[in-house]
Amino acid sequence: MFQANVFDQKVALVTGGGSGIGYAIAEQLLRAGARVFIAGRKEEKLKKAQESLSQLGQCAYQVCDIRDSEQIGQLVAFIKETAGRLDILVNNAGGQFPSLAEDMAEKGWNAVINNNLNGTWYMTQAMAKAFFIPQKQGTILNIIVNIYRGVPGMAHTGAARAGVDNLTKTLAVEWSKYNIRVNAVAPGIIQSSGLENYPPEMLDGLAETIPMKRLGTTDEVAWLCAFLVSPFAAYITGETMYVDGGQRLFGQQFQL
Ligand SMILES: CCCCCCCCCCC/C=C/C(=O)SCCNC(=O)CCNC(=O)[C@H](O)C(C)(C)COP(=O)(O)OP(=O)(O)OC[C@H]1O[C@@H](n2cnc3c(N)ncnc32)[C@H](O)[C@@H]1OP(=O)(O)O
Ligand SMILES: NC(=O)C1=CN([C@@H]2O[C@H](COP(=O)(O)OP(=O)(O)OC[C@H]3O[C@@H](n4cnc5c(N)ncnc54)[C@H](OP(=O)(O)O)[C@@H]3O)[C@@H](O)[C@H]2O)C=CC1
Repeated sequence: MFQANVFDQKVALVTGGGSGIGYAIAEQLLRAGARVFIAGRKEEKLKKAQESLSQLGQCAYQVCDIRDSEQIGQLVAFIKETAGRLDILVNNAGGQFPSLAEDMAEKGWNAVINNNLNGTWYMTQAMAKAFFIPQKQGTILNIIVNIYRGVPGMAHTGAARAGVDNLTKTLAVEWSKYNIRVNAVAPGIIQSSGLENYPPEMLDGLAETIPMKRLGTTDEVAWLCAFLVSPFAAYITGETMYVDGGQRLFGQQFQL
């Protein structure tokens, strides 16, 4: 998408970069010259991704659960030792499970809030304090979901992602003095490994609820992400951009 050297000398971290959308984002950043770290919980997945991404440039992985401050500290140390700096953080790791609100157990609610809101915050604060604030430079991109009309069928993730959406605006203001930009991307329904977590019958007919009558691709999300963390978006901060084929504006995804 971009000229090959847009991210030359830039170091990026993509959480959840071992699969799906995160992998596609890592790929775009590498293609445009960045050095990329990927992180996730499952080593086997990360190792396989790193092996193929390394064909495009410098890529390393580290096992890190974004909910675990100690593991985040180890990730900070690893990036410091091997690259010495960080310029771009993409908070892509996340997920949830479908459930009607009345059926959600406390443990399940907390698991989703912890993964998507708390984990994103722990990672953001750690990377900002270790790198972006002292460097007086950095860009943060949060991947959320389409929360435009609420998220019926997944109230926990709607609440967590709305928290991240608002955090994006707050940090964009607070950290502008450090020359840190903070934005978010809200994907609609994207044909990715993530959808394997949903029963196929739940996905049946979803394309019809989207004006463009198809699901998005991981590349279509990654192109927007690469733009937002690039110098071409230098004056954009505190923004949430939807990449959803118009889904947020149209159609009935949830049967009452
Ligand atoms: C009803 C209509 C819905 C409409 C659906 C539209 C479908 C398309 C929309 C697509 C938009 C978004 C897509 C994506 O985001 S794709 C990415 C998806 N990827 C993932 O979700 C993977 C990551 N997910 C997880 O890691 C887990 O889901 C979780 C966030 C919960 C973290 O799990 P953790 O390891 O912390 O926790 P546990 O597995 O131990 O579970 C803790 C408790 O959570 C409850 N739980 C977990 N899974 C389920 C489930 N499938 N169903 C119900 N409850 C669940 C449960 O209380 C667990 O405790 P117990 O095991 O003790 O019972
Ligand atoms: N696909 C879709 O339709 C949509 C996806 N999204 C969001 O986009 C992001 C990427 O999803 P997608 O690529 O589709 O799905 P995937 O399930 O392939 O990606 C999720 C990634 O997050 C990582 N991850 C999850 N929890 C943690 C954790 N606690 N710590 C570290 N890593 C974690 C997983 O790695 P590991 O298993 O190794 O931990 C995995 O690589 C997610 O936040 C998802 O909710 C939003 C809207 C729509």
